[in-house]
Amino acid sequence: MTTSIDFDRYDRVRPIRWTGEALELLDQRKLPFTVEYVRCDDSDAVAAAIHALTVRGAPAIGIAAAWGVVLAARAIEAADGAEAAARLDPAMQRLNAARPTAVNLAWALARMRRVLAVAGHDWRNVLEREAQAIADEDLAANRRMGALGAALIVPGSGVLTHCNTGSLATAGFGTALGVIRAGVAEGRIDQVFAGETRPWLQGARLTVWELQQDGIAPTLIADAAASHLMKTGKVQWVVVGADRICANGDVANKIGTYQLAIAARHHGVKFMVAAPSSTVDMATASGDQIHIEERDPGELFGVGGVRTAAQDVGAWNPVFDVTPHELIDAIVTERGVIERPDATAMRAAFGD
Ligand SMILES: CSC[C@H]1O[C@H](OP(=O)(O)O)[C@H](O)[C@@H]1O
Repeated sequence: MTTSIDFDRYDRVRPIRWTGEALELLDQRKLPFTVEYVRCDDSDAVAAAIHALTVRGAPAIGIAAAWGVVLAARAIEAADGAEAAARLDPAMQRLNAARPTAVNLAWALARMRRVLAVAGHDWRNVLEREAQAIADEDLAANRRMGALGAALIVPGSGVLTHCNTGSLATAGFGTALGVIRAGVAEGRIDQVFAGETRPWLQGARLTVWELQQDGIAPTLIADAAASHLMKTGKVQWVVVGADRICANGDVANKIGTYQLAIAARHHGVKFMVAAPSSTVDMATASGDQIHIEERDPGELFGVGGVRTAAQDVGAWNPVFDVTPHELIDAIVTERGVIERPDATAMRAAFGD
């Protein structure tokens, strides 16, 4: 069944462009109707772009932060990497504070600190090479995950996905959307359903747009329709991404993922999480310990600048939730597939 996937066909969308002098970010707040890049000339502009969701998606914000460190390095002088690390720390702290839930942000910054610690006088070049390596490795990981995840999907399947986990959220190809792209390319997936993913509409605005670039015609559903869809039997897998995978296999992901997992288990639909190993956080024992980002309640009051909620209403806007590992059938990373994830399986795959 394996066919060669035309990966380049899927990588036309590049949310992050390093020009050699600045970082250009595809403004995801304006998609799909406006394709516009924002130029960041310093690390604080990158931190602001991450917080504002100009760039978003767990792997993508890690990659953007790594380039943010490269930009911060332009503003300092240092004899070696250790001195540079000390001078860069305030900027790296501000990058790290941009968003709390996706571990990829802290993971990328920690990786930049590690190479600085042993870098000599050419520490600037070391930083730039490391930022590029983080992006290149993410793209390779996504392509590998795509093949591994697709292989789990029986031909003729319907798949439901949530939020956006494609090229817009990564260095390219995507995580869950990479599994879906590979599954469609291999003739395993007959129909793709995309949840709109309120309140920010990553599904309706970004995933639908991305799949249309590939010539894949998704079916958009309201988030509220997901359980009813699963009851019809048209979906065999729910395939989602992740922002942080804990040591026991609990997964933080876009708000709404948890209820998809509950409905999937009730209806006998399989539940797959696809994420690179940079999303695995073995230092966090379980999902109860994850900081769930809460964003401006105003994100719930309207869409595209048009108010839809009645005036003077309060709102609560957590933008992630935690799916317990017991509700997950498979976690797919570039290192392999963990079926029925738990602490033992995670330790075997990732060590302590
Ligand atoms: C491969 S992206 C992972 C993850 O990031 C998204 O969150 P956001 O759009 O708020 O950055 C969503 O949770 C995706 O599943």
